Amino acid sequence: MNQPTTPNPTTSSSPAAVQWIGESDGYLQLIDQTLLPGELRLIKCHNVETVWEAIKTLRVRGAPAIGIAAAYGVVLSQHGKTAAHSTSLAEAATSAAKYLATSRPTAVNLFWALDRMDHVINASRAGGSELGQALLAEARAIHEEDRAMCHAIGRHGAELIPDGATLMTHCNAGGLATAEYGTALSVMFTCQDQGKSIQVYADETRPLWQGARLTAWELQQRNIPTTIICDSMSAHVMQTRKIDAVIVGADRITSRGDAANKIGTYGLAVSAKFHGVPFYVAAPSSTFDMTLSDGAEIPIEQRDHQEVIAPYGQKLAPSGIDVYNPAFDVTPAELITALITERGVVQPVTAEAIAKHFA
Ligand SMILES: CSC[C@H]1O[C@H](OP(=O)(O)O)[C@H](O)[C@@H]1O
Repeated sequence: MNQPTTPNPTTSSSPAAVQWIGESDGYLQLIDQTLLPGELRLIKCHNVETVWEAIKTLRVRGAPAIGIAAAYGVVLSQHGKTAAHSTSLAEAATSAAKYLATSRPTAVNLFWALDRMDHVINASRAGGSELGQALLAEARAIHEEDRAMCHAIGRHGAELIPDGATLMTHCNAGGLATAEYGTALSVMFTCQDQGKSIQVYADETRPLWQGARLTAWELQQRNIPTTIICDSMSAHVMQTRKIDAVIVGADRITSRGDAANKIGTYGLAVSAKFHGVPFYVAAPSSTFDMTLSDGAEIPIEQRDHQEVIAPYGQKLAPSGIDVYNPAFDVTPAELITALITERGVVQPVTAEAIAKHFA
């Protein structure tokens, strides 16, 4: 199933993190991000279970990319079934959507995408078009909409960044986390496209090192000067060096502007506030959960203890010790200078400003 390809990941042009191959009888191709940057391996998903496992283990990760992959996962539920049993086709698709919804709890994009697939399923029950083709069309629409939103976020965000800026970021909100270009990194790539020179401090982002492994890789591919720092160094860097802005992604943003993002983001926002550094959160509208106001209501994924005390099998701690491994934390709107979406910039970050932004 998996034919490893091992081009040098720092020189080859990276394929898309998520890509559908073929038509409704096709398959989902993913970059296995757990192997980057050392190996660029493509995995082929021919069933829903493989997609669920890829999301759970972060082979595919990043709020928008998770939603896109899950949408294609629902398409795979139709494989091997005939239209003769249309009820079972719809039931298979509904069951797949419910199963994929159990993969990870925090990124609202997953549930937003699956809700869109549910609407297609329900329309087919009312005698809509051939379900498999309709599901693939909706998944492709979700995919292409995200591509466009990422580029729009880049354009709006780049207006906030001066030529010669030094930026800091956390985790990976790049092309690997989205359809293309990313959210936080789209701002950086767009600055470069516009001829602005920037340099970036990238938090390594423990415990899974999305910053050191993925953000550094994406920025290096674009020849953007990048310095990896330990998460514990970010406050010191802001204290001793000129940081013009912090830009991060998000996994779920509430109606008042509280933002869930990779663990460590909240501390970065507190440091930025103390040091007077603008703190920007870049995210598409699919990352907003308008059903929630208080960020404390956002479900935070708790992950395996081994990720912290035995990364890649390297035992770092005594056996039997307690471990706490929340994958995300919540930054209150008061610490966010502005939100950057495909529609523009929200500043200040208030419930009223967000409501007006999306009206
Ligand atoms: C553009 S969304 C990226 C967002 O998702 C990451 O989480 P994970 O790597 O666990 O999927 C992280 O919170 C990024 O900011």
